[in-house]
Amino acid sequence: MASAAPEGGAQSIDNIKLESLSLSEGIRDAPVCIIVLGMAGSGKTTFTRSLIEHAQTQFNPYVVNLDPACREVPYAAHIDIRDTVNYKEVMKQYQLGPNGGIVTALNMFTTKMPKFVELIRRAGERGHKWCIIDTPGQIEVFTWSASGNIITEGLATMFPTIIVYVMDVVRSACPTTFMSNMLYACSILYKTRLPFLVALNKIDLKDCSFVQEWMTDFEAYQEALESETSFVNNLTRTMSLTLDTFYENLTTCGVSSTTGVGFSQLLKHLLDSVNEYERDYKPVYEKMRLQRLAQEQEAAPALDPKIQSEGVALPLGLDLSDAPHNTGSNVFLVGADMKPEPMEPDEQESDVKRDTEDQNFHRFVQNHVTATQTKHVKLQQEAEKAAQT
Ligand SMILES: Nc1nc2c(ncn2[C@@H]2O[C@H](COP(=O)(O)OP(=O)(O)OP(=O)(O)O)[C@@H](O)[C@H]2O)c(=O)[nH]1
Repeated sequence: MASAAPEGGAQSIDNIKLESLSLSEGIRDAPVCIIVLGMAGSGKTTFTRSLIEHAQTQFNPYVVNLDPACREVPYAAHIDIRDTVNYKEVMKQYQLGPNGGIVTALNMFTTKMPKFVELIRRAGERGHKWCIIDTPGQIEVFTWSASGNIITEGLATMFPTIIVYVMDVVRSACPTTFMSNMLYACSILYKTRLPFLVALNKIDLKDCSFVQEWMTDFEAYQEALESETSFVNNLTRTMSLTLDTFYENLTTCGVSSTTGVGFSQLLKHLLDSVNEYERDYKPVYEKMRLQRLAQEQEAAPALDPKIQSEGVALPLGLDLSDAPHNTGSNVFLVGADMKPEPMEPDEQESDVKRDTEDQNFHRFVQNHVTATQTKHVKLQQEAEKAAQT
């Protein structure tokens, strides 16, 4: 799906200087960045669409898609990573598989971080009160990669930032899957040090009260575990003992991203989370920001003339210039402006002789589409069955 055109401003995005990020100004009030995370298939994209709809009137959300591998998104994104980095080309040129391709595409996008942040800042000035960020299907690609870290920290030092962890209640009915989800959530909470909201998704298919019970009643969870006979039970039992404190700091909210049930409650929780950021987290990020500023000032730009004569100093880190256009690389699409460029249609592709990587990628996408369709049919059948009983 083609993205919405970036909203124009008097100043071209090309003219942005690092100083214009205005780290020295401190954390702004808007937009509030909401990073949507969750395991593959938990419903992040559907949740993002529903959240946009529910927040539209009040918060006019600015929308970002950071999943380079998704086929299409069911919402209009103001910034779409697919318009900046050509994921297929990344896989081809670096001979990577799908996951390696996603990580590398995300790393490349992160080199545009100053522009990304600047676009969000300007969106805030134009009246977008929220910025909703959808992330890649494979959660670890975002949460445990350098780029995921840079994006999260970069945003949190500039804007109030909140994590929404989408959890599939249907799959979490299995106590061990529930525990895996909780361990993921716990690690992200402690890693990011940001307000954390768990959206218990798909409550149109299954009531989420059992999750809330397992979180508050240790005995109830142990009882549920009795029915499981796998070896992993022992580990799960031990882990559940240690997660008590974590549960205490966790806010949960049942939602259905397809029917919209629970979203008004979720908006209230999000507003509470913004207050929580202001109260508890902002001082921490403020301190980090000041440290970074001090480090930047200390890092003297003037090099020893002796060292200079022995080589050429290259700028490291966040670079504002794009990859040269004459290198023959089309990994970066239209990086400078982040302008949308439609993907090649499949029909044209079939005429092109594909190399092995392309074929693998095509197979991967086909499998993914088929799996999603099968899942969709199954969920529909389950919903119909539930409605009949
Ligand atoms: N019944 C029901 N189905 C849902 C709900 N939310 C998502 N789904 C379905 O769950 C499947 C996965 O949803 P997605 O939004 O693609 O999930 P995702 O986490 O973005 O998926 P990946 O990015 O591929 O990992 C789709 O078939 C959705 O229609 C919900 O609240 N209720």
